[in-house]
Amino acid sequence: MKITVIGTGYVGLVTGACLAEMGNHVVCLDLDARRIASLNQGQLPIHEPGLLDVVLRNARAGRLEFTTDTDHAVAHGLLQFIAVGTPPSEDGSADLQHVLAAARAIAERMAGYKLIVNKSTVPVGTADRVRDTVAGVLAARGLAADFTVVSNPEFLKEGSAVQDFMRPDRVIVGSEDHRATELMRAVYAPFMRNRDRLVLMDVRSAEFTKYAANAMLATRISFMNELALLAETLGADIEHVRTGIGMDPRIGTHFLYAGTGYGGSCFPKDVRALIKTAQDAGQAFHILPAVQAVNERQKQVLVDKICARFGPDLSGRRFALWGLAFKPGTDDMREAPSLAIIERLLALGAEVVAYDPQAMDQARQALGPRAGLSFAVLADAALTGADALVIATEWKEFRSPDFAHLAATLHERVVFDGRNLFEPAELQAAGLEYHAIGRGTASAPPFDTAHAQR
Ligand SMILES: NC(=O)C1=CN([C@@H]2O[C@H](COP(=O)(O)OP(=O)(O)OC[C@H]3O[C@@H](n4cnc5c(N)ncnc54)[C@H](O)[C@@H]3O)[C@@H](O)[C@H]2O)C=CC1
Ligand SMILES: O=C(O)[C@H]1O[C@H](OP(=O)(O)OP(=O)(O)OC[C@H]2O[C@@H](n3ccc(=O)[nH]c3=O)[C@H](O)[C@@H]2O)[C@H](O)[C@@H](O)[C@@H]1O
Repeated sequence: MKITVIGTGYVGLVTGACLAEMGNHVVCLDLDARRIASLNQGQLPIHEPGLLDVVLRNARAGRLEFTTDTDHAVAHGLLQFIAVGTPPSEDGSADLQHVLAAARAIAERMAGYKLIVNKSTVPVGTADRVRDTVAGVLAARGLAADFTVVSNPEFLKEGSAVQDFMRPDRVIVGSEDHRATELMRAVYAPFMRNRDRLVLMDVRSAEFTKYAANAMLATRISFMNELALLAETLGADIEHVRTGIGMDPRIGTHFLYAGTGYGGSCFPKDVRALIKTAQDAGQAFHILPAVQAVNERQKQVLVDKICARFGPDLSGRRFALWGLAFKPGTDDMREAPSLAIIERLLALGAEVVAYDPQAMDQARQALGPRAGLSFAVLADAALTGADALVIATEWKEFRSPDFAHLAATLHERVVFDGRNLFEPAELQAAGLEYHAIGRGTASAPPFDTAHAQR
């Protein structure tokens, strides 16, 4: 099938590459000329495991093309996927300017039938606005061209985006038109040969499903973070509690990890947008503001522990910080909890030497040049001269450090672990002081490492 994808960010690029992998002819359009130039030179603008191979293979096979030429892109695809950003506006609502601009770009050029597939995360009612926008432009052109707008929200996670797209839990299609539904079924059929996971529903429900999913996941995280705080006060260990509740299939094991709060480009903005949607609909949403408030507080928990240990004035103290990206497997720094941690440590007079396997360039851009902040080229190099180690992101390479070496290197022999990566007894045995999230005193001995592993 001939497919156009508008937007080559995390979602557009993965969508385009994976659709090409299934034999479709895909043209990816972006307005960012630098991004398209680097893609045409075989370089990815983002770090996403496995994506480069898929992009290169399909580009070489002539099934995947990158362009800034909107005429060409719109003429190419029977299906036009919109995968542009929907950042938060001042009032928290999703800013639809890029989505509507993409809709206009299609309408200004289309001649025959187009199926417009909205993949961006957008509030309920956006498909109607896209439809009105396209119809308005076509009317002004004096055309009565045929088109349909469907909703197809994306659920991929950064760091495992290719795998998530290739083997989706479910594909949500909001469509009220038979021809569009059949086209969507045909596009997704190769991704679900063993089990049909395409869930068809009306357009508004599909748009709402995306926000419901992200809000539910954010709620689980804040709930666990709040439990972690209480566990600590009570002398319980949230890691044992997590395992204990996660084995109940009604609860499940995923997204129960206490930490330094959720970040990224989506949970914070989508929670905000859903609160605004509810407000606009005249309904107070009681749970989500609490989810947000807990998350904001959680970003401070690790520095609170540092201040409890070293006092509120951290001048003269140096901290090694491992992990900058908002989660492992990505270079994305959008709303990363590490930003809040670094800002506060610097404000309290501390020196921070940070290391991340992928996100250091992005972090430099996000933070700008700052007195007291530097970056180390290796995790080990960040430790030199540090009083303590702070862990903000659970990259795999941080999971098995040489504890004896840490104890010999860190002046104060203290580890502040915002991701609960270790068994406290192991650090204690190496002579390290260990502060984690919600782990109280009931930490040793480890009960069942198979379940305690993430
Ligand atoms: N990042 C993620 O993991 C996920 C994001 N989403 C949603 O997908 C949407 C896209 O997100 P990302 O890929 O992260 O965005 P992004 O910000 O990484 O990329 C968006 C791209 O669209 C381009 N663009 C903007 N307007 C354009 C136009 N009119 N024509 C052509 N290109 C245009 C930009 O230059 C940029 O390269 C958002 O609504 C987001 O909420 C959904 C699931 C996962
Ligand atoms: O709409 C989106 O953009 C995407 O948002 C999230 O994906 P993503 O933001 O890439 O990453 P997650 O793995 O969900 O992590 C989000 C944040 O929650 C934190 N988190 C996650 C899980 C957990 O148990 N605890 C926890 O603190 C992570 O550290 C990270 O900061 C959703 O998981 C995707 O399904 C969705 O498509």
